[in-house]
Amino acid sequence: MTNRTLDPHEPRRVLLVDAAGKERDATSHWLTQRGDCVSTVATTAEANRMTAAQRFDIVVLALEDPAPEALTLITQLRSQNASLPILAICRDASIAAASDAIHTDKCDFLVKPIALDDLESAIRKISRTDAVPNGNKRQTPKPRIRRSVSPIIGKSVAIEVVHQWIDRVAPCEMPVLIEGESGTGKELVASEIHAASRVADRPMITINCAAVPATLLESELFGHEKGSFTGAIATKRGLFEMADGGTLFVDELGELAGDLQAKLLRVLEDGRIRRVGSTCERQVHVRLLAATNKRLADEVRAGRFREDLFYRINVLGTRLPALRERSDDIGLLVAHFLGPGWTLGVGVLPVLERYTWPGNVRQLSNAIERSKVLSAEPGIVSVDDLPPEIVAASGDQRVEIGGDIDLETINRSHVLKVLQQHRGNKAKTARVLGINRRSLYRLLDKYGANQR
Ligand SMILES: Nc1ncnc2c1ncn2[C@@H]1O[C@H](COP(=O)(O)OP(=O)(O)OP(=O)(O)O)[C@@H](O)[C@H]1O
Repeated sequence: MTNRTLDPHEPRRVLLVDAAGKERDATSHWLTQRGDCVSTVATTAEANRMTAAQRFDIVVLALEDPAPEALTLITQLRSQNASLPILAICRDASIAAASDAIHTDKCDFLVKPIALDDLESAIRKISRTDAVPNGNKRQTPKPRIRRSVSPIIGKSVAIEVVHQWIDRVAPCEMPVLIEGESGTGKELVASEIHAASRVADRPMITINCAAVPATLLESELFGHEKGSFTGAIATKRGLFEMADGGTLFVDELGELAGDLQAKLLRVLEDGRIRRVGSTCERQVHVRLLAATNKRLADEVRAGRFREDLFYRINVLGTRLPALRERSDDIGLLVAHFLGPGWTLGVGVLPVLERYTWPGNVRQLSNAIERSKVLSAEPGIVSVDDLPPEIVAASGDQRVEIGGDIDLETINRSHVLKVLQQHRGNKAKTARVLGINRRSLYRLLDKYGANQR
């Protein structure tokens, strides 16, 4: 395969060939932080397969000593594509010397230990092209055209950061971890990543680890052979096989038992799975997206989640903000959930903005849905229509206890205007204003506008 013309807005696609370990994770993490899209393989054989199947902008190859296969790989890559930049990192300077024969301006060697600055300048040097002077420098990725999934509503800084992160991680092949409280939109974000990924034309298959009994989870994920356990009346493909070539979204990853964590790590390392009851292994190529409402780092500390799996899966991780951390988005979200022809009565938005939303966007969506059903005035949701716990918790004080009415937000002209709009109908006016009828009478008395 030939390498593509580099678009300075596109993340650079890097194939990192390195045995699994902390060094590989660190290099991969560093490249990803720079905005590169990194695919990682452990062996030269896998690297061969990957480069035959996909286009890369550069191969970073960590050579072990002695490294005849690695040198063979360089020669092979060279013969497939003479202009593909290759950076080889080796432990022994003699290997670099021995490789002079294949040394070109598109191939360079670094000898360990290496500083990240050296890595940076070596990558720049060999990946310099006419299309992208001075290397494919990181720039803000251009907005991607997305397939139509439900939109992620919000304009807060926190949501803007999430959008930018999605643009960065979507084109990569690495696993992605999405953390966040329940209802913050983790599944929505996973769908968005898939829709903006290179495998968007393939299905995204979802499994919720908390919803499948632990005894069945292995068979769900990896499949089983007929007769491998009681009830296995036929051979079944697992979700990894079904998602081959596409995306698997593993929700509630924090619920995965220890033995399955080990098996998941194995798939992430080399893409190999084994059906329950089978002796043969199968190779799959699956983009893994995972979500959890736990803090996985805490789970690691508590000994409930494997540290190696956590580091493997969390290279591109993020945590979605809770709704209370972005209450400036509540107005937009409410308008979205209300839909056309509906509006909020006076004083409702501040009540919603003051609430802490432990169930996040899902709770808000349900609250609006309920309020629309219960609304006495078609097209208007007033405070009385909101779930009482939300009104109570937000400290709303509309009741007619002397002096407690929120006169700040209900000013004279507005009250009279609403009354006029409803042709003097006080029941409707009170509902729209989000106050009870006695409070409205008292206001009208005060304004000298009461004509009972
Ligand atoms: N920013 C958003 N814009 C629009 N809708 C949203 C947003 N965030 C969440 N939602 C909606 O809220 C509901 C819950 O979202 P989602 O299922 O993605 O949350 P989650 O974090 O995966 O929840 P859980 O941890 O309980 O599985 C969905 O109906 C989703 O469409």
